[in-house]
Amino acid sequence: MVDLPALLISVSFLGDTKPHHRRRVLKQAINQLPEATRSRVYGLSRGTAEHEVDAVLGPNSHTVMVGDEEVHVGLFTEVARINHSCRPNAYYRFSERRLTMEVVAYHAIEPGDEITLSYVPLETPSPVRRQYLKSHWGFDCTCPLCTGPTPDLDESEAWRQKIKSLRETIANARSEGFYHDAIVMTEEWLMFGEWDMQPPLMAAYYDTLADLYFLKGDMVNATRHARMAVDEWVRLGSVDDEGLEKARVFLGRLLLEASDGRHRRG
Ligand SMILES: C[S@@+](CC[C@H](N)C(=O)[O-])C[C@H]1O[C@@H](n2cnc3c(N)ncnc32)[C@H](O)[C@@H]1O
Repeated sequence: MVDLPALLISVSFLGDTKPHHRRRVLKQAINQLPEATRSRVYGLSRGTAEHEVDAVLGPNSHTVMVGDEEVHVGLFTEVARINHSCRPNAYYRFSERRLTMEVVAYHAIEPGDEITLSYVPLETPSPVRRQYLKSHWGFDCTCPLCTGPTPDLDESEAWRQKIKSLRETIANARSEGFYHDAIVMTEEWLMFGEWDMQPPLMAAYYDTLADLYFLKGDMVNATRHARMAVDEWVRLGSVDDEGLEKARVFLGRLLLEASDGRHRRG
């Protein structure tokens, strides 16, 4: 699913402008939208905020980067209809080149199943998650995981911790030169991911393995995984995906090194 922004507002405008002026400008911007978009925007009004603009933007907007680390607040009226779940079946990403918000499924979603996103990074522990959802989004989470049996939540928390520490250990092993151990743990990371929620993005998984095999000096496996990473990023399909760009550059470098090696030997 791809959604266009109804509004894209620079955070410096929001921070530097007096509240009454900010609300007036934003209301003007909303009122100038085409009628169908305008009514979708006003239809998003939630909560008890005194001012209509705040009731629309507060619980519905997303932070996105435009330009060099320029923080913006975007209002995407379709994405704004998607609820949070602590065990989501999709994630979102912003395409700066197209100025669109894309919702991508982690795995096949059955007809009739609700599409859900996580409004917080997946590894965030439960108390921090709840606190963030309350303070930033103004709600107490009632997703199936939070309202389901306690052992399920406990198991999920253990999973999050395990993945977090596994990632940290992989990074440490890499920086200390234990590439083989890092490769074994990366494979474990994939197994854990599949066990609980959704696998880590396969593209990121292949990227990690390509990098580790390269550092280990195993060019065959490095190139094989770098190719798989590029294919996966392409399959995930974003024109300005940083991951795709990086994976292509890395594969190019590996191919160049392989061909230099052949020339030197020949
Ligand atoms: C971006 S909107 C999501 C769509 C909204 N439910 C709708 O019908 O348009 C965010 C609001 O949805 C509600 N919401 C989303 N996820 C929730 C969850 N897991 N538990 C409770 N409320 C949730 C909260 O009221 C929150 O402020």
